Amino acid sequence: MFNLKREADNFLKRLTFAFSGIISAFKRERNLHIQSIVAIIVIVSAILIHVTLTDFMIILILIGGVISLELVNTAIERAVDLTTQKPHPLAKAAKDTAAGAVLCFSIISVIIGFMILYKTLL
Ligand SMILES: Nc1ncnc2c1ncn2[C@@H]1O[C@H](COP(=O)(O)OP(=O)(O)OP(=O)(O)O)[C@@H](O)[C@H]1O
Repeated sequence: MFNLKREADNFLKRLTFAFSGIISAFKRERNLHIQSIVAIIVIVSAILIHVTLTDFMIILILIGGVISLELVNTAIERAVDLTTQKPHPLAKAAKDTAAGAVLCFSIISVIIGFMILYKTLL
């Protein structure tokens, strides 16, 4: 039977697990530090040059996308390391493909960022 209190407790528990995953990744991953600093610089710059609300939302989506993908990349790296510490072509392929996903989204984000900058300052 549906129990609202139990569901709310479970939801809060899952939220705590998710936050602890984010904190643990931030403690370990230097890339996440760099991406967060870049994100703060981009957000402050976007406010200073008065981008439109729509452009600001696009910037937030792109920042969220890069950081989320980096978290997934970290999860894959850890899962691979848990499976094997020995060199294996599949371990390398899994890690490099996950890193490639972050790179792919980051390149697209930089291109869109420059398009927004160009459009705003023109
Ligand atoms: N078990 C493995 N077998 C083969 N290649 C691996 C293995 N583990 C890592 N590599 C490769 O070595 C390189 C560095 O891997 P590493 O796990 O140190 O990743 P990283 O991107 O430096 O991440 P981090 O420093 O956050 O752990 C990558 O190209 C990766 O694919």
